[in-house]
Amino acid sequence: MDQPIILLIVAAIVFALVVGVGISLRVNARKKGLDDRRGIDAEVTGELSIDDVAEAVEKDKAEARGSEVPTEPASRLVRLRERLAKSNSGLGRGLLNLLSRDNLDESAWEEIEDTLILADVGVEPTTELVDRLRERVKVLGTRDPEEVRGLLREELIKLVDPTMDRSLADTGKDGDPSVILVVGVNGAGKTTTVGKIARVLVAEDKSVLLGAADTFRAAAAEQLSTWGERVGVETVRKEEGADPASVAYSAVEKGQADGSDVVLIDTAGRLQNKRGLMDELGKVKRVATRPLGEGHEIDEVLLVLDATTGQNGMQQAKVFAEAVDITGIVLTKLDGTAKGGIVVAVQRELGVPVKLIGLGEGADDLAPFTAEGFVDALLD
Ligand SMILES: Nc1nc2c(ncn2[C@@H]2O[C@H](COP(=O)(O)OP(=O)(O)OP(=O)(O)O)[C@@H](O)[C@H]2O)c(=O)[nH]1
Repeated sequence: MDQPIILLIVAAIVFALVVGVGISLRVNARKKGLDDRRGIDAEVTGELSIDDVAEAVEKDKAEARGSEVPTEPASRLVRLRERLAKSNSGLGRGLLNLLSRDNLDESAWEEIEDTLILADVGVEPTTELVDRLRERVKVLGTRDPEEVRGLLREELIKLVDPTMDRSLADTGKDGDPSVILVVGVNGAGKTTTVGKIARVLVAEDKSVLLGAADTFRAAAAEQLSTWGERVGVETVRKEEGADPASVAYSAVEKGQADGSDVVLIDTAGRLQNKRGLMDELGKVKRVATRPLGEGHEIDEVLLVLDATTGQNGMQQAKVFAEAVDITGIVLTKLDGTAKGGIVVAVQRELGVPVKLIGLGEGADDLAPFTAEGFVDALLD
């Protein structure tokens, strides 16, 4: 072979080797780079579960809305139940002690009656409960503490009525928003309750709009807007003194246009006279659902009642019930009273269920009401 040809072949082999080694070095370097980056990413992110990602997305969503993230419902309920047990355990424990006495004579039964009346259970339900307890204790004969507790629990649950439908009308019909009107005297906790309900609904991924139909005081609309901002929902409001019905109308109109799930309307609760209250609430109720067309009535009218006001509160409740058809009761400030018996009295008086209870001033201090949960907290 000619020398130049041999040289050419050698040069080609050397070139091929150099290119091959070069490519392999680059590929390795890239692979190493990627591995290093992956290592750093893994260090930064740690092990991310689906839940972590969901939580992060929720936080981002809430931050984008400029609002706070509600606490998890399960932990909230435990905390609220503890608070209810704390303020009302005297009632349950008092009854248990009395019923466990060796000698359950007439004076003991009278004491049981007094305990129930003092806790605002009301005369008629008290008499019913005591009659039933007397009957069952007689049948039972000997009484060990567990039996007494079980018996009292059963009878109290019956009294509170576990069969009532306590669900909130938070789903509208035919794609329209559900319209919830919130009524009650000033100071009962209406605005706070509207804010708390909005927070619960937002946490359930529902879209909510607030209507500030308490136009009597500018501060009321301001307070409602502040609650709205906290949970990232809009508030429809008008100037002080505007017609409350027109605010309700505008809120529902906007709710429908926006495709909101729920429109929550806060109202004024001045009890200047019954006629005035009836006229005002009646008009708000009639006009609010007009944007939704014929046949769409208000989905829910919630009466907010301060549990600490006792018989006075019951009188107010009756006036509101006459002014507008109430569909559910929110009993607020149960954390500040040992008179939890008002739950029974108000349900009896108005014939509508307690649906929610307020157990503090905090944003998450609102709990769905259940007969079993309530009675268990009393007996804790
Ligand atoms: N302890 C306690 N306080 C509550 C509860 N609910 C509301 N409050 C307080 O009660 C006070 C009155 O509440 P509001 O929501 O302003 O009452 P309102 O009925 O809207 O009254 P107006 O704004 O005057 O129309 C506030 O200080 C609330 O923080 C509750 O469940 N427990």
